[in-house]
Amino acid sequence: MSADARIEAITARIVERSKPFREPYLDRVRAAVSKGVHRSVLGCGNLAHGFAVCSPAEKTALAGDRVPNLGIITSYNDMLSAHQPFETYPALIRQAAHEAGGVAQVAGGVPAMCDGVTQGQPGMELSLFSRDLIAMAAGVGLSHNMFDAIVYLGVCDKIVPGLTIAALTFGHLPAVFIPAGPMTSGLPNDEKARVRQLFAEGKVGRDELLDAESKSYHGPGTCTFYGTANSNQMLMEIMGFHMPGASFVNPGTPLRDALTKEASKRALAITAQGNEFTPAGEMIDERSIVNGVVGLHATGGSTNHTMHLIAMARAAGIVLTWQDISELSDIVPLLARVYPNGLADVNHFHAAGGMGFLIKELLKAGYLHDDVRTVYGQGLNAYTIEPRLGGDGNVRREPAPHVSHDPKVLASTEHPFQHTGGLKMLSGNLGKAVIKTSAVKPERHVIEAPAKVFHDQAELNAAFKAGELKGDFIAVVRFQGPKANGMPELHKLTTVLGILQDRGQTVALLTDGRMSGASGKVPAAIHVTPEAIDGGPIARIRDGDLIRLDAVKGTIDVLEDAAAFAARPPATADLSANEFGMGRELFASFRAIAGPADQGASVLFA
Ligand SMILES: O=C(O)[C@H](O)[C@@H](O)[C@H](O)[C@H](O)COP(=O)(O)O
Ligand code: SF4
Repeated sequence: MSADARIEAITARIVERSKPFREPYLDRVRAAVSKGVHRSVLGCGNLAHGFAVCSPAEKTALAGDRVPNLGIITSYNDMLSAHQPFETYPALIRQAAHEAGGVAQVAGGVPAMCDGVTQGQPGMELSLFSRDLIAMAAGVGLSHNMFDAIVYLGVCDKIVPGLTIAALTFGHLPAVFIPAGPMTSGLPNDEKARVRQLFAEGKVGRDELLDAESKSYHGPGTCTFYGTANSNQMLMEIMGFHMPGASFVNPGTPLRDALTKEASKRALAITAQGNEFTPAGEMIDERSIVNGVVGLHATGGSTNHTMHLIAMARAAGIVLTWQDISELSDIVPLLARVYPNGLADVNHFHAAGGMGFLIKELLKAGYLHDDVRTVYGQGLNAYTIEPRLGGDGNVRREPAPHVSHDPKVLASTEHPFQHTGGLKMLSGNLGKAVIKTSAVKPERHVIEAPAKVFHDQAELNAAFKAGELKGDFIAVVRFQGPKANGMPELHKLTTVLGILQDRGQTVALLTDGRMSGASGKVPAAIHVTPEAIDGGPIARIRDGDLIRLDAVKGTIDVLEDAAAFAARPPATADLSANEFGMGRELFASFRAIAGPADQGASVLFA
């Protein structure tokens, strides 16, 4: 079934716009594919180093070019609860490869930052740049050129985008993404947020706050809110990089292990040595990317993907723009209510029918391209399933339910939660911006209020503690863009602005920085481009200026005299404290060359 004519038209526009990049990219992929089994070009010395630690049987196998070798790129560390389960995955993958008559080797590791650990801390200023660093680090592992397919072990915010950029850069190789699954449900996310607000108001102490936080984030697996990490899982499934049903099965379960082994065997089955060769750079095309954007809108996914998905697409020569994302938002309905877009968590989403039901609904209504390639084969219809553990210990798949098991969490396209998607683009005399409307009450979609200007989130929090944030206002937090200080998430502002909003004040945020995918209830126009340090009009805003944020019309404007505003000298900021400490001195070159947010805020693509 073809997609809705409007979606087909947007896809065709992306295809046309991408040609100057996509055609040379595909030429490079096909040239690399034409070289056959890549390790056959290695000299004996290279090969001997490459399989020095393998068993004699594996050495014999790898000395030839018939037995496929599976590379593993892992982002294991103990800092991310979502990545800690990967510690044991390589052994499981090697066993699966052996059972499938192949070999598996860890090609390399990549760094992984937990944005929860660095939220509000100096380390957060490395977070966005770590995405491109992860792509580069994966490239180092893959450059050993020993492999016929790759499995990528990653879940969280910048890691899956970085690994996807690497997988598409090495697009001549098949790529299967293997997740570890969500943490089991703990203290509900809205209760955690309530205790945070009580702490910020001095109504509970640090012990009570730490107790609540620890009951929310309590074990292995991805945090259960629908932030960037879980948006990544949705994307990997709807774009065909996951095995069907892999996204939201909890870690440490037999089904999780069965999915990991199955993914490893599937990766070995889609190499050039087999008869279902599926190089990632051919598998992912403009339709796959549009399917990803559709999934983002239908689930109220993370605002960070208005940058990451653009950078991911660009790695395959596909040029995606905010305008494409915005127009798709006007077409695609919101079908999921998962925190911060609701009270449920991803475990409830999965139990309600999860990705299988979501994809079935979107395909049925023509919002997705079905005629796409995936690691599982041809067509997205294969993903309209629910995963189960078979009696033999393998994965069994049942058709996804025709009706949501919980319509309050997962809606049908006939009765969506919103008739438009969760992400809206804004433009006006302050530049361009992004807003996540799915988590903001409709009565707060249009805000007109005077500006209160800050150059740092700590300044705003200090003003709150001093009782200075009275009345209605739009907080302008600037010099937070990629070139200024690495574009940190300003998610700590959610608590304070949420308190003021709950007290009845009309508040909003306008920033060239970004928010967490877990941010939500306060209207926030983020990713303002051009950023303040790049001469953006945001640098000319002064306290008291009237600003209008209109998420219905898609506008962001300062309502001051245009000539007088343009004549103002732009403000400057002392960013010397952001150049050193916690490794920031290592990323000066990244700040210098980072591209604008509306082009993915990347250091990799001109
Ligand atoms: O984009 C995201 O989803 C966030 O980066 C998320 O991964 C981050 O960890 C939040 O900070 C978690 O929320 P709390 O900080 O509220 O725990
Ligand atoms: S979802 Fe965020 S807080 Fe949770 S493990 Fe991943 S990066 Fe850390």
